[in-house]
Amino acid sequence: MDSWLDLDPDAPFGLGTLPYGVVSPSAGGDRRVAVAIGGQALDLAAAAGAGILGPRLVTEWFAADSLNRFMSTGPTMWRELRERLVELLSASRHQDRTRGVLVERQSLREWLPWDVTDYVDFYSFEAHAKATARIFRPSSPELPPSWRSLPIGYHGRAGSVVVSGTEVTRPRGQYLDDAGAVVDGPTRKLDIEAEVGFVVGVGRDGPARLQEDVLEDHVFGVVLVNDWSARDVQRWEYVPLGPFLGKSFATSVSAWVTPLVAFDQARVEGPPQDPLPPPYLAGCDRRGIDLRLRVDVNTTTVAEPPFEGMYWSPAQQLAHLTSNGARLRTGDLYASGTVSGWEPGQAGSLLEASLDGTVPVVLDDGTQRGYLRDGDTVTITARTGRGPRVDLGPVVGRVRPPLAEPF
Ligand SMILES: O=C(O)/C=C/C(=O)CC(=O)CC(=O)O
Ligand SMILES: [Ca+2]
Ligand SMILES: [Mg+2]
Repeated sequence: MDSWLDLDPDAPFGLGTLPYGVVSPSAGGDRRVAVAIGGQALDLAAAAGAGILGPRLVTEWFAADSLNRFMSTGPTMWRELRERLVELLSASRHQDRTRGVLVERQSLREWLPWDVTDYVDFYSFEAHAKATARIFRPSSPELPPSWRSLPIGYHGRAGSVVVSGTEVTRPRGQYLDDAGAVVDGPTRKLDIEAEVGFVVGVGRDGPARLQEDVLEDHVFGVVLVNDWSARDVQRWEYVPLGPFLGKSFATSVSAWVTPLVAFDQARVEGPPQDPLPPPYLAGCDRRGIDLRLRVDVNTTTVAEPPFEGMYWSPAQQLAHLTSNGARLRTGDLYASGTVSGWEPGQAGSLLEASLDGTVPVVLDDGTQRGYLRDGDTVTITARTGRGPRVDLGPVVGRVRPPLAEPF
């Protein structure tokens, strides 16, 4: 389907994506929910107010600081709005009225699109799990004993989630120096993790065990995530309770949430699972999404990790997350785990790509990176690998120098 807008087919975001975000005029003004189309944004608060969305899609959901109210309405309303948007942007009879609520995205400030309630990070890429184990735990087995039995994860810090474009200050922390002495100082191993995040629209109180459409019933949309990590801090603190301050200083997400339904034609069966996990996992939808990620450091593409190889599907992650009765709430975010493939150039972190800094990555300008330098800008984008083009991202972050000594 074509739009009457003159859209560049080689650029995000076409009619197949229609991602939601929260914006305000850069010059000042209220925040509102918008949908991105090409280089423009359709102001949904204005559209609802002007009566172009139809009577069931009410202004209060969109004249808001976050997507949470609209996300909580559920799949029927999500579908109704998306179908209406496609109609408005493709049928030329709607052109005049619709143009009146379009704004150039360049003139807008982008905000964190939803209020993040809880944040979980999984660990579901086998290539990543094995590569990190070889570096962090060289004398242990490559996969923890439970890895093929359940999707391993940890609870992150919801308040540390920031929108794309937010600068990331190099964190301080404790770590061991080369001589094995404990240091408290700015991290020397600032890293990224390229991940795909799932945003919960509809919560639930009980376990999502063996529910057929567990993903479609609860997940509103998909974002890109950069789980910034201070590897020296992480390594010193994580035994036995897992990631703590080495990851809680910032987690960046894209400003645009792409609806889950946009990926219908890019869904793919994940790798075979052996041994078969318990029925509440084995009975879930096993499909992932065929997405190609791209990680740039400044102007150099340093990795193109494939998302389709994820071992545990997003439906299985959701079923596991709620299997003990843990509440799911509107605004919960769960991330896939670092997306890494088996081939060179497919690592979603510098820890893997540079083997903990020992084999630096070379950038276009000839400089080398074991880990990130102050001033570096990291950009992650993704698009579907099959079916119509659907885009995710970007998630962008620039590294700022550490704060001065606190004492
Ligand atoms: O293997 C480890 O000890 C640590 C791994 C991570 O840092 C990864 C983590 O945050 C989970 C993931 O992104 O896959
Ligand atoms: Ca992570
Ligand atoms: Mg929390």
